Amino acid sequence: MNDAASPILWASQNWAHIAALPDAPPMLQVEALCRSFADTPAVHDVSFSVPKGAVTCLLGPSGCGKSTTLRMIAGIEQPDSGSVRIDGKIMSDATTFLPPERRCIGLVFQDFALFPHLDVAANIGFGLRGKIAPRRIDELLERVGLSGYGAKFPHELSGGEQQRIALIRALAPRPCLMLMDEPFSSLDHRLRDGVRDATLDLLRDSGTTVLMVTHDPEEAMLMGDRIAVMRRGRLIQEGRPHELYDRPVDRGVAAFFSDLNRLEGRVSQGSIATPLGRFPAPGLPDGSCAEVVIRPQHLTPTAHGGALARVTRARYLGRESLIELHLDGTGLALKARVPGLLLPEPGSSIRIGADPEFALILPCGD
Ligand SMILES: Nc1ncnc2c1ncn2[C@@H]1O[C@H](COP(=O)(O)OP(=O)(O)OP(=O)(O)O)[C@@H](O)[C@H]1O
Repeated sequence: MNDAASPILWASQNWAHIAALPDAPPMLQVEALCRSFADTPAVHDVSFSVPKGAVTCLLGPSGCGKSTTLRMIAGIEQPDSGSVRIDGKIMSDATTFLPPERRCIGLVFQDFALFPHLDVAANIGFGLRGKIAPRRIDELLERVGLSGYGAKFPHELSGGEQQRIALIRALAPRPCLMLMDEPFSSLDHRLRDGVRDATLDLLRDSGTTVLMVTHDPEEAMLMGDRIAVMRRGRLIQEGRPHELYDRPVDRGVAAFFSDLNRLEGRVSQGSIATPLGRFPAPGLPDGSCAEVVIRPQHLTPTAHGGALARVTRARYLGRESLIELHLDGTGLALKARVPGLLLPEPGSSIRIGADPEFALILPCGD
């Protein structure tokens, strides 16, 4: 889980330029949380914390246990074991289980769950924790650009407007912790970016601590100060977005954020010889098998050095082009993302290289 335990080794990257964020005390602490359904573990030994005022994204593929974890934190699902603390107070452990309305939380779900028979003001006023003053409702409606919407009913609102109402309903009682489960996934993707930005602004302005479930790595990178990656019921890695992207604990986490090119070789005198040149392999024993992992955006056409490759496919994607290549004499297939102005003809040959600074080095079979 921590950097020291990471089997992925640095080639030569230097992170001194990335300023450390201040470490706030935790608003949420989850310890060894477990939950099985019919003897099948859905969440196993999950521990992490969310600093006060930060947005943490719980990221992972479908069925990995994200929602079950969120529901246990919310008090909607009872854990088999483990503990949940919010603002230092025990919400759930072996002897305590507080209901959602006693946890100082706000909840936003994928379907927004507005009451269809209540108008907007009544929806917002119907908080988890008691009555909300009309002045606060007006203030929040104004904050999200929906002044005067109080008397409308949910069916009169667009998806984006419903999302904003669901958000301010959850924010209205000033929760200690906002729990959001895929809050943007039912929105049209053109609408999503704008709503996401507005939501983030509102959460940041109000200093709210957030735990948000998503299966979308890009969304997690956009929204999260921190990301916790889950796989098959377990927490695999937790950290700042750049730590997960550039120092993944395993190939699975690396692959979650983008396609990967993989080149295998043997370590000799601290480096690995590959068709694209030598890559430093600090810490790996001589003679061992190692893998050089390079993201498509880190393969670059070059005039000298690198290797000769035949273009098998080239697709223009606007700002960039996706090029598929076969490395001459190796049978190796690679993918490169290059600036959109560059669109080589299929069948043509180009030289391709990679800066060792952007390569991840793993022991084979990891
Ligand atoms: N109430 C339940 N009864 C039985 N099995 C359940 C229940 N809730 C969740 N599961 C199972 O637990 C596992 C984890 O489900 P969970 O909904 O937490 O995953 P998820 O990562 O949130 O997935 P998704 O992104 O698809 O919502 C899945 O295999 C799911 O089928």
